Amino acid sequence: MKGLELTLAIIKPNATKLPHAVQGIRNRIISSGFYVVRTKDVHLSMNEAQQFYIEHKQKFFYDRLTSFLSSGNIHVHILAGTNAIQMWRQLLGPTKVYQAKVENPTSIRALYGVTDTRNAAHGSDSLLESIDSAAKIGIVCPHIFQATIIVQGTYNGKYTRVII
Ligand SMILES: Nc1ncnc2c1ncn2[C@@H]1O[C@H](COP(=O)(O)OP(=O)(O)OP(=O)(O)O)[C@@H](O)[C@H]1O
Repeated sequence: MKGLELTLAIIKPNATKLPHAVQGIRNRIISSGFYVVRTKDVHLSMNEAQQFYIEHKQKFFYDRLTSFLSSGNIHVHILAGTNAIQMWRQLLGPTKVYQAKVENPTSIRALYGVTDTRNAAHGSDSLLESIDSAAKIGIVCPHIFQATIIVQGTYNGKYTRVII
């Protein structure tokens, strides 16, 4: 069996303000078979948001993006699953909301995104990026994230998988 992978999924401020969006995104996480390893609600400062998206520092939308990310609560989830990084990004849909609506109308960004910046949710594009981002947000220390253990097996006839 292929091992589980971890990713960082963040519901952004435009979506956390809307209970139906939060519920809809949570339902997609559960129905897609992800294990939710850890969850934290955070309100990032402007400085923390700038660090989070530091790779985009030179982009024209950097100020808009970091102001937005620090404008309200975000819900941060560490998800585990087979091909979790790719699976979650697939559920998100394209970065740009108009493109998401055309190419993947049932995706999270198509349903709950508002603009190219306020596009409802984030997904890491690599394990290293998710570890780095998780540490920046303070959801977990890097060494704990790397030491996550998956235990699986059958006990008393019942198949169980646990993430420690
Ligand atoms: N052209 C744009 N105009 C405004 N905001 C943008 C634009 N392109 C990207 N963004 C914002 O910057 C974020 C990071 O962009 P990136 O290119 O890394 O896309 P992504 O990997 O799909 O997004 P994320 O990192 O949030 O999962 C996007 O999620 C979006 O909020």
